[in-house]
Amino acid sequence: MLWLKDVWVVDPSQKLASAQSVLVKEGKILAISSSLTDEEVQFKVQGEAIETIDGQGKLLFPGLIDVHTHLREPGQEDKEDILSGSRAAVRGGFTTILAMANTQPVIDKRALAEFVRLQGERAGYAHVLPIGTVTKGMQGEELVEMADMKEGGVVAFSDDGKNIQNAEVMRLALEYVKLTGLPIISHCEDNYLAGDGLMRRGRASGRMGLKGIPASAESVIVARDLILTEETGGKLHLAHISTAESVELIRRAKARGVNVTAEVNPHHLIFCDEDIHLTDTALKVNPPLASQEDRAALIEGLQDGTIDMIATDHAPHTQAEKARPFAEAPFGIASLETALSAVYQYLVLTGKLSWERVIEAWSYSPAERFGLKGGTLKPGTPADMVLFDPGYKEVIEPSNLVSKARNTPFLGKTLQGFPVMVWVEGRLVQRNRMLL
Ligand SMILES: NC(=O)N[C@@H](CC(=O)O)C(=O)O
Ligand SMILES: [Zn+2]
Repeated sequence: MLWLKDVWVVDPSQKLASAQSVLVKEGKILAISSSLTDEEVQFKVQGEAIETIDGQGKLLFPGLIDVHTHLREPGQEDKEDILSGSRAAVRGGFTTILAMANTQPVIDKRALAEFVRLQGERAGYAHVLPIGTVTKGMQGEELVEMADMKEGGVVAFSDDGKNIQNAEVMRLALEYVKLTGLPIISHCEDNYLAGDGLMRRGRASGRMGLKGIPASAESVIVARDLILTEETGGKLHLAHISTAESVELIRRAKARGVNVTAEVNPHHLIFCDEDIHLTDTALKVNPPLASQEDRAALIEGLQDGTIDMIATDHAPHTQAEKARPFAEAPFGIASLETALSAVYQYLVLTGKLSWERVIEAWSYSPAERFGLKGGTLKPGTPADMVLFDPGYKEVIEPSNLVSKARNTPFLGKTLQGFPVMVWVEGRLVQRNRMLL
């Protein structure tokens, strides 16, 4: 039995943002109340031993659910694997992560999905839920056996990392996915418009002389997928939305009742193309960082609910790969361990986003959309929870990262505000920043 006393609970699923006492028993939330007395607790536990934690000055919220993480297993374990990635997750405040399917081989069969799920269970940190590809071999041509893969545990389908260029294949995918009730996650990028661009086309790319990717490379596919979703009645989730134009398209589609949700990555909320330097590949990411105006539109879209979720797009790469010249280094930012702190520091502390909205967009909304457990601290639900210390400071350096990857723009910097205790189904997996 665990008793968290006088902690500031942020739980948008219950419209809570206030001081509470929380009782946890046998892996589940037993009670949550602003007025639990010692006598009442004694009565509830009936002689059982109680571990009491003083939560004063800290926040408690449902464990975050990240719908976009690249764990690289099977096949590229030098970048990350399911154990290292799920350890990084609980250090960063995530109790559930969805593993992207662009591994080697790609997750296009039931047995491969089962492998990812079992490796996650074996690791025993965050819940690891597999995403299956939409097409066989992620070749964008032939659909996978969706119903069979759902049996194997996939919670969504995505060819993320690549866009499905053939609109008829995308239309069929949205049609067939209805039989499973699961969403298709779209990586919106027109290959011809994107070409071999390296960053967003605009003032900054012009100044640096780097080949640009126009904003339209994203938005023409956003528009296409919204039209196909409306036509088929399928279920669509848009990954890493990065431009003002995409936000406006989604806003209009939602007003018409299209079954769509969208996510934004912390790096698109915090950085913009002006922050990129040729000598540092840490901010080379796909979709590329956009303009300041785009960033403002993304924050506004997240605030008003046009964008439903925050997701990391944790994309680990080796140091050797990221040490290559800007033009040759792979796209991607590793962010599981820094994302929440960065969002807290750059967006919550500066008044751009409220804690309530951040937690809703990173726990409750993903749980609702993907039909997952968690995202709430309602009595009776699994105790996936995070105790967050807003004053805790940490230098981001290799010696304290548990991810295998170092490709973060925060390396060498100090961030403030970190999870100091994390529970998965009532089991403490991280205490004082150390994994258990
Ligand atoms: N975001 C990235 O820059 N890279 C991702 C792919 C993706 O999410 O599209 C990766 O797998 O490395
Ligand atoms: Zn992608």
